Amino acid sequence: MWRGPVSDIDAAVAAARRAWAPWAGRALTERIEVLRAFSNTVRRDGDMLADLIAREAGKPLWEARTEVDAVVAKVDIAVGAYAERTGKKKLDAGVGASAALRHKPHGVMAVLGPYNFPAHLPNGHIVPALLAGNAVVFKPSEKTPATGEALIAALHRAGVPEDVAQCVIGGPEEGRALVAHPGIDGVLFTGSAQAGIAINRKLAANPGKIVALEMGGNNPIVVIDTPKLADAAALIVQSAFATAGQRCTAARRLIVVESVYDALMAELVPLARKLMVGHPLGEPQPFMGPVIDNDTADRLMESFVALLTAGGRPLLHMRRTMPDLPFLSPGIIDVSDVPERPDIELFGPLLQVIRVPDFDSAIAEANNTRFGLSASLIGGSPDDYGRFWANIRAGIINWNAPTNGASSKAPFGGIGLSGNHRPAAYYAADYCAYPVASTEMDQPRANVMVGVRP
Ligand SMILES: NC(=O)c1ccc[n+]([C@@H]2O[C@H](COP(=O)([O-])OP(=O)(O)OC[C@H]3O[C@@H](n4cnc5c(N)ncnc54)[C@H](O)[C@@H]3O)[C@@H](O)[C@H]2O)c1
Ligand SMILES: O=CCC[C@H](NC(=O)CCC(=O)O)C(=O)O
Repeated sequence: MWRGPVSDIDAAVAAARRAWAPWAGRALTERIEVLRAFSNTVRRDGDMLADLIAREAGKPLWEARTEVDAVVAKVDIAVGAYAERTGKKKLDAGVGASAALRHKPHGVMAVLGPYNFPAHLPNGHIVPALLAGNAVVFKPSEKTPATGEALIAALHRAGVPEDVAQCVIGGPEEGRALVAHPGIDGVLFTGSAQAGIAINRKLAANPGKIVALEMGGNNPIVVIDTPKLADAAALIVQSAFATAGQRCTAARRLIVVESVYDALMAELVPLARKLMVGHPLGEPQPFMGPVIDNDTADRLMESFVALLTAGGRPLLHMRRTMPDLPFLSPGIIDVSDVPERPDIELFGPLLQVIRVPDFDSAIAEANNTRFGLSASLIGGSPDDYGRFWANIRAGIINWNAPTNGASSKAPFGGIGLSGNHRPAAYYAADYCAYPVASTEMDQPRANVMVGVRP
């Protein structure tokens, strides 16, 4: 039975503390059955959830439907990952002994979610956490609370006990209170590097609490020689402008070798100009909706102007397409002559272009960031890709594919300011349970001891 938002964090954590052990004590098969029922519930009510995501997060309905599909698919993937990466294994312990590796849940996990995938990304923490036997207290983004509540309501309808999965509503202040609460055993966070660093700092004196940080990126897409420039342009547009650029894996920096620069821009700029920006529920469906709110749109416009002022050359002006509403058209700016390019994540439809003389400079420029989430190479030979892969510092490295659209069947995370080496998606199983090694005999049997007088 859904009882609405819990605004009292102390009460939510106390209820979760009482609830997690009985949940962990259930057979794994029972937890799997309940989570499969959740997946079926979301599939059945998918249109409603997609409509809610589209209205609340502003992504077009076609895209919100793909987010719902990812929520549905997560359960089977998590069940497979739990068995493969955690679960139970017998170990070789020699004659007459047996040894086992098993995993236990941590207890109560705080889950903090972002607004850009308000269902799929928190769900990517919540499902593996519940499967492993944890209780979760989930605080969705203050910008997408209704989607967060809907996700938890679907878990309850499927049979997850109310106190095992709870939703608390609030912003950073409530997030900080949850992180600092002595009753939680871990924090599973998806959001900005700034907030992730604050959480890490807060828990630095508590090494016993598990902290998984999935943060942003300043992701490069590098183009070297390719005869397929129209396809390259399409991959760049998808990387930079899908979800109005509000993806952690979005390409922020297009790094282009001199030899293909003019021909590539001749494909890319007209294609980006043709992208439809419009109401998420509008017909025909737009390529992209608004950014999340007016403040965000204002800040992105300010960043665009700041880059222009610093020496950037506009290839496609980013514009507010409707006064007082946060619709932005895609912007492309050549920042090759900007002396000190800021290494920050501009979380919107703004692509910075950097012209370089050759492939070595392209690799150096791609690595010229404190982040390390995703990177793509477009064009080149298998040997070029081998060099790219070997030299690029990022958790996702692709060839002739977008920087975004990562698979839930692979680990998902980055290095540097992008994460803390606890990747999510398939590897979420790892941070939702801890290993326990046991040597086990059916009765006490002393070992032969050296150095004991007869
Ligand atoms: N790596 C990934 O998997 C991934 C996925 C999606 C989004 N992101 C990143 O998320 C950001 C966009 O989302 P956002 O703006 O909602 O992020 P955000 O960091 O502003 O907020 C994320 C969540 O943390 C809470 N929060 C904020 N400050 C906090 C603090 N000091 N302590 C505790 N909780 C706090 C917020 O209320 C929200 O629930 C981008 O930087 C994007 O790259 C990363
Ligand atoms: O905004 C950040 C994530 C976007 C998305 N990544 C995933 O969906 C990872 C897979 C998972 O977590 O299951 C992307 O790369 O577009």
